Amino acid sequence: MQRASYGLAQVVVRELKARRRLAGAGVTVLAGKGNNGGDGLFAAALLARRGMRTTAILAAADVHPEALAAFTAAGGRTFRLEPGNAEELAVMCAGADVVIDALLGTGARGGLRDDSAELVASLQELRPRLVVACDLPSGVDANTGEVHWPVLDADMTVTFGGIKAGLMTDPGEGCAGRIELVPIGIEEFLRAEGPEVRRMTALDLGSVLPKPGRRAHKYSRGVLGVVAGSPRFAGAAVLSVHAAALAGTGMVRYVGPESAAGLVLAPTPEALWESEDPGRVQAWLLGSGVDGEEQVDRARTAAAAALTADLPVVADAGALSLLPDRCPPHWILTPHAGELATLLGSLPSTGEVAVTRDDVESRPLHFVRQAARETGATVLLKGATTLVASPSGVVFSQSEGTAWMATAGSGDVLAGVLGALVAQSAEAVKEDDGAYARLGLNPEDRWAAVAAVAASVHGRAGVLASADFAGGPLTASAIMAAVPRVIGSLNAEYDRTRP
Ligand SMILES: NC(=O)C1=CN([C@@H]2O[C@H](COP(=O)(O)OP(=O)(O)OC[C@H]3O[C@@H](n4cnc5c(N)ncnc54)[C@H](O)[C@@H]3O)[C@@H](O)[C@H]2O)[C@@H](O)CC1
Ligand SMILES: Nc1ncnc2c1ncn2[C@@H]1O[C@H](COP(=O)(O)OP(=O)(O)O)[C@@H](O)[C@H]1O
Ligand SMILES: [K+]
Repeated sequence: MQRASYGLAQVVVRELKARRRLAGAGVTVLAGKGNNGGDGLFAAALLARRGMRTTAILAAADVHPEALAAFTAAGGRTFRLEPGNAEELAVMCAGADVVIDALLGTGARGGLRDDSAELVASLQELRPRLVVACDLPSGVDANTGEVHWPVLDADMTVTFGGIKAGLMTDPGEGCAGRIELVPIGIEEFLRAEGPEVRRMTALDLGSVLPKPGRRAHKYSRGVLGVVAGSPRFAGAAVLSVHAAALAGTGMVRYVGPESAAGLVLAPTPEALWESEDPGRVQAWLLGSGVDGEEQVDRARTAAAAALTADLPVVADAGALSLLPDRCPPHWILTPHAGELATLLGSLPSTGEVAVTRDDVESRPLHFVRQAARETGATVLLKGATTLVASPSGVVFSQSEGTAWMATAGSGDVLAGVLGALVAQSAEAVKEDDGAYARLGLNPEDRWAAVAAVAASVHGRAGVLASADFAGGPLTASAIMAAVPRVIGSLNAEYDRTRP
């Protein structure tokens, strides 16, 4: 507890310093009855000793006794939260330079209740200058990321020992702000246990991203067959094919109507066009913008051919209704929340119970796992945080992107990037001593890592592209154009720092 509260106090000092509000700063801690409240009070005691004006709102009659004693001994003021005074206390808290949310921690069952709920709801409306959550925002489930409202959105969360799964999964991650990890000596133990939810780092990405060797030729680098677009959604084909070409695949073979092919080939003359059979490919991307009988038939034919030849498939949008009864793990589905709800509704096990988009958005970790388990496929669920689940339950979470990426066509770009990576990685994934094996994953879980790489590259491309416009808005085309730079810089960073 001492290491946790010392780490929390240090971060608060640093943040106040950065905002030039350190001298005589007002600090308010909201303290619940468990250890989380204890951490908050011990941290506030340290801040009081540094000369800050510290106030604690005690949300329970029996808060951590030693922490409370330390806090009052350091000169902190206390107020008790009681029926009827929540709003008044909220107004007082909102004037502080920083509010530390230490109401509930990892031991909480359910969310804030009664007066605490009222206090937090009022504070959420008043928006204090800076909110720092102790370990996790109170009301967020540490294991699932599910949220019991109301929650006080944090500007940053100082979390102890390890980044909880609930901080890497929406909606919890969306309440946590920037996450800062404070080591408390249990890290080795957590590593040995194996993480519940993983995140690929820049170095992980650099280690697995495909790089052509000197003897490479276009066929050895992976050929991607693409059935995308339709007369109605021609742009999806244009974007996914061009994104696949930019993400480094050896060749893209586009299969579709001549009208769409004309549009596809204009910005991507590198692609080849076939109206029906594209010849040999290493992987398929099916479904982005696929609509209408003719193009759906092409996607269905390609899906059947892929299944027979045991080739990897990225199944997006229109292909999500063309899945076999049981997919292999090298079929990667890329639904957004609405599409995942529809997909789950079509499965025999859930057929009777309607799953809505809201359900998926409230419990994405639960539903992405369920979809992977029941389809047998690897499932990538798109969103501000993108989750990827393997059928055995390994989950990756990537959230490198920016909200500017919530724009039409952004998902088609992701599909193209993923298709390109799958076509290039099909061999590397199988190797016993290759880069994917070194991530410590079983062969069937490695496709989830490939998908996580694509999500990360896509997110990073969005951030890089937006930076080109001083942090301004994005088009899908702008995200796509930044993909080679992201891959280039990840490779360069890996070469610079690898062991
Ligand atoms: N190894 C560890 O576990 C460490 C834990 N630490 C801190 O300890 C916290 C976990 O401590 P606790 O297990 O005491 O958990 P909490 O601080 O979440 O408190 C749980 C207590 O609150 C009550 N409670 C549960 N749900 C409630 C609800 N919805 N509304 C009101 N009261 C509720 C319970 O009866 C219990 O007494 C972490 O978040 C972290 O801050 C740190 O000190 C570092 C080490
Ligand atoms: N708020 C957000 N923050 C970051 N990325 C987002 C956000 N919303 C959506 N995205 C990303 O943008 C893409 C949207 O894909 P999708 O919903 O399929 O759109 P479209 O079909 O129009 O291309 C996904 O990769 C998703 O992860
Ligand atoms: K908390």
